Amino acid sequence: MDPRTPSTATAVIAVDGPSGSGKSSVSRGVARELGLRYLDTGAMYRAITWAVLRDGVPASDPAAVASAACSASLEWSTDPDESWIRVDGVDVSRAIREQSVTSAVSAVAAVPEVRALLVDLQRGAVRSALAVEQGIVVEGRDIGAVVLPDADLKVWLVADPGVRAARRAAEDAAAGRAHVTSSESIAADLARRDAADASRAASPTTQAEDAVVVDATHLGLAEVVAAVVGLARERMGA
Ligand SMILES: Nc1ncnc2c1ncn2[C@@H]1O[C@H](COP(=O)(O)OP(=O)(O)O)[C@@H](O)[C@H]1O
Ligand SMILES: Nc1ccn([C@H]2C[C@H](O)[C@@H](COP(=O)(O)OP(=O)(O)O)O2)c(=O)n1
Repeated sequence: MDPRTPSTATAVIAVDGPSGSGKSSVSRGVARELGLRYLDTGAMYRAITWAVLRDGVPASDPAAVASAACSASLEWSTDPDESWIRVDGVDVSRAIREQSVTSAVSAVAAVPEVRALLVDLQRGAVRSALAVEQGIVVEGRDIGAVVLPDADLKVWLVADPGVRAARRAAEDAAAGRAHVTSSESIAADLARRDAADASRAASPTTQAEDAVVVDATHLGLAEVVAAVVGLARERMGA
C-alpha cells in the first residue's frame, strides 16, 4: 500500500445529505465498526438554537441570534456509543429534538456568525481526534463541501422523501415525542427544512463534487453501514 494512504483507523469521513436520510444512524454505525469518533454537527446547530430560544431571542433576528450564539458554551461527546451535548453545563440531548427547536433551527443555522462559530468548533474536534491518532466520522450538511474539504471519504446520503418522513415518524413515535402527528406533516416539515437549508446564502446544504452518492431508499440500516464501511476499506487500508 502507498505509505501516504490513510488507514481507516485514522480516517476522516464526511457524511452529508438531507433530513432523515439516515446520516446520524449510519455515521454512528460506521464509527463503531471502524473504531472512529463520531461528530453530529446537526446536534450542534440544534443546541445553539436551544440556547437562542432559552434566551427569548427571535430566530428571525440574525444580530440577536449571533450574539446569543457567541455567549453559549457547548460541550459534546464524540463517543458513538454515548451521544450527549450540553449548553452552559445543561444536558440538552433530548430537548434539542423537540418541535420548537426543529422549527427554528434552519433560521439559526443560516446566520453567518453561527456557521463561523460552529465550523471552527467542528474543525477543532477533528484536530483533537487526529492529535491522538483517532479518525472520525462527521455528519451534517456542508461537511464534505465546506468544513472538511480534505476528508478521506465523502458520502452524500439520500433517500426518497416519503421514506425519510416515514422513518422519522417511526423514530418520533418510538421516542414518545409529543409533537408527533402524522407522517404527512413530518414530510411537509422535512421539505420545508430541506428547502431552507439548500437555499440559504451562507454555506447551503451541498453535495461535494467528489462525494460518493449512497441511496438508502431500499436498503436497511445495516446494509447502508456496510456500504459505507466498504467504501472506506476500498479507499484506505483495513
Ligand atoms: N436505511 C435505513 N433503513 C431503515 N431505517 C433507517 C435507515 N436509516 C435510518 N433509519 C432510521 O430513520 C430515522 C432517521 O435517521 P437519522 O439517522 O436520524 O437521519 P438523519 O441524521 O439524516 O436526519 C432513524 O429512526 C433511523 O433509525
Ligand atoms: N452541518 C450542518 C448540520 C446541520 N445543519 C442544520 C440544518 C438542519 O435543518 C439542522 C438540524 O440538523 P439535523 O442533522 O439534526 O437534522 P435532522 O436530523 O436531519 O432532522 O441544522 C446545518 O446547517 N449544517
